[in-house]
Amino acid sequence: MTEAYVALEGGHVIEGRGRAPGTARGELVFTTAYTGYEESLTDPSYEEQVLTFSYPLIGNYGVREERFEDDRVHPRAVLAKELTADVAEWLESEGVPAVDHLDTREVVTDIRDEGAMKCGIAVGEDVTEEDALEQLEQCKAMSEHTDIGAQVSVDEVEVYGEDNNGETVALVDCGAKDSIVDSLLARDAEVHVLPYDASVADVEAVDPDVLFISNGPGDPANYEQAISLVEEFVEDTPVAGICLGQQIVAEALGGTTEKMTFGHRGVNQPVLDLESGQVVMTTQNHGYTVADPGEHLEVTQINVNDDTPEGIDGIEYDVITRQYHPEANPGPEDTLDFFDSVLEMADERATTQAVPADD
Ligand SMILES: NC(=O)CC[C@H](N)C(=O)O
Repeated sequence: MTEAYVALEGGHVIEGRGRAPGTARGELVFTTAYTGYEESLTDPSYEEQVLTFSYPLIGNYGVREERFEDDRVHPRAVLAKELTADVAEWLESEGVPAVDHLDTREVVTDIRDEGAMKCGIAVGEDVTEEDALEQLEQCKAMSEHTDIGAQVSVDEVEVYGEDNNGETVALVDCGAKDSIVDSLLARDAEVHVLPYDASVADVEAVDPDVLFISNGPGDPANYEQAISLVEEFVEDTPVAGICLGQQIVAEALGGTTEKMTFGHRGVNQPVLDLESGQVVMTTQNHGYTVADPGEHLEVTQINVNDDTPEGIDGIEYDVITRQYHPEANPGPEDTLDFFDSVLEMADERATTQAVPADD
């Protein structure tokens, strides 16, 4: 049988069954999602992380490309109690090491107690504990991946929905999930996907009705260019953001972000809307949070479990952001109306700013 070792920060090594060979290192996190493994594994926000599934059986409805959120698997390695052959073969074909038959309850408890941590993985015929420990030794902290956007963003501008009649969106791609673009296109928007380090001139060339900052991996403080775009455009252009996007908007407008102990990853995170009193179920994947929104932003939605900000509005600016994933892939679909709100905000601004025609 293929050997498999997982070395946790601090040096504790766990043994499992190898399902896809290779060595890897990354920040060890867990998701409680019991469905949507294809969406999670192709979510660019998992770049440089090792994903543990706390749900015990992963892969029981196969692997289908139409459910992918990007064209490759992003976690550096995958841990589960039991992976089906479909998923194990997919991960092997992607060169992503996978381990099962390990006690994921132990792994999750460690992460919950100690926080997201560095780890090293070695899977193969002749690998040893030492190989996993060597990977651990080389593992960087997430905040040290200072240019992580380059690993997940488009290289050049991509335009979708050119025949659509709706608002023009400049989507800054810090690792955007495909279903964010799809959600905008489904509402008749023209979407210009810009590199994560797009310049002011790149955005001006689009002349967007809304500047939209996507989700993405790593520490929001490292996305300096996207932060400066928000600072530059917020007075004249509506701004929206999802997940990393919310964090970048807060960083840009005088707020602060901080790393959480182990974050929120799952598909049933409850969120309270402070104005309506309504609770919705949400999909989440983040390890950072807005600590202080600053004086230009107000928190409109909070996580029911720990009160962290889940929705933010601008006080004097047209800004609306979400910490969770309103595009709902995988579901639940309680929060799709976020995209309607963003496009309404863009439309209102476009209408009020329209220059009246000369008589
Ligand atoms: N899904 C995301 O956009 C994640 C944002 C950020 N990388 C975090 O972990 O908090």
